[in-house]
Amino acid sequence: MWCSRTALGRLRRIAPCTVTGFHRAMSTLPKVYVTRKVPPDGLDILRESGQVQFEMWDSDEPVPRVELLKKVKGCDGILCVLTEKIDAQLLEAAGPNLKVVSTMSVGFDHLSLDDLKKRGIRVGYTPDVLTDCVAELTVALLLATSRRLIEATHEAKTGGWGTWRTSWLCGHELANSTVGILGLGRIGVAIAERLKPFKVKKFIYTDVEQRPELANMIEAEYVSFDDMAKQSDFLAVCCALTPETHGICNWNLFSKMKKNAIFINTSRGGVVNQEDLYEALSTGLIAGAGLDVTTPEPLPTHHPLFTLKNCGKHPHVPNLYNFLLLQEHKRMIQIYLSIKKKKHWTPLTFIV
Ligand SMILES: O=C(O)C(=O)CO
Repeated sequence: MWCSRTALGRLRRIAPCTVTGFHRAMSTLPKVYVTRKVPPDGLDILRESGQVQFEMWDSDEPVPRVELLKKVKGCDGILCVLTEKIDAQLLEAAGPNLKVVSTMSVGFDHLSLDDLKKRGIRVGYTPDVLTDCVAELTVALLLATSRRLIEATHEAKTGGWGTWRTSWLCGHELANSTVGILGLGRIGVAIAERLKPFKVKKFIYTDVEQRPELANMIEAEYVSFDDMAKQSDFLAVCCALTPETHGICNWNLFSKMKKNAIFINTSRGGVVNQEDLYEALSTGLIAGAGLDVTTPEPLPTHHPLFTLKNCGKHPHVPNLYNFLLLQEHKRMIQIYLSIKKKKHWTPLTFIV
């Protein structure tokens, strides 16, 4: 059901509400389809704005594609999350009213930017909302993997803990290590800032181009892709998933890495060739991997990666906490602003 509490209130003041009158007034308001249950505060802003009517897929599970294609028909705005593919088919289904798409995510590989651009649809996203959370999670995965915490807990629980042994489950040390960052942005910097107190010797990074401003913040050296592979004791993948980065972490990378190297991916599963990673981990080409993201998600429980002791898997935890709410509220406000005053684009985080 499409709702706007304020519109209903206003209408009641003007004329004791008839269902038809209400519907007529409602039908003039821009429609926003919200593809997933969002925090109640965010919805209140939509409700109380009186400037849009919205409908929400009120579930923690993704809206089925067929339903989504029906629901977006005639919408002015779509607020989506990363499970919804916003592609040519969906834009066609939405029709010519659609003016703005806003995704509650930092990654935007689920949006077909070319198709959105072609249709002049503005796109908002929520960068920055999870920089600290992802950095913390990356450090947690890195330590859990390098210090073999999951394995060690399993051994302790299942009787593997015999006597004290000199190098049993020792893992790998961050002190004096070289940490490589693949794709230096806000998150890469935040990871390095957190790792520095662990006495890392050197930060290196590679990217499509040098990023001196960010690199200076963490005294990171720009190196080629191959040099990053060869030098890193720990490698954190922080790049966006694009056609250029798709499958970039493959045999070519793993075969150049050190035997003691730890590979951590908290960006997108698509940047990794998982067959190659499995091979690299199972043959001892690299020491371990910690993955928050995989292809597909969820990773089927029978996937070979789950059989490996040296591969920590984490179920792409959203990492979107309080700060997200603030950002997301702004995003929703942007939706009405952009729909109402066609020329006024709040320059916060529009992608196209
Ligand atoms: O916002 C994103 O892109 C995420 O991956 C959240 O987990």
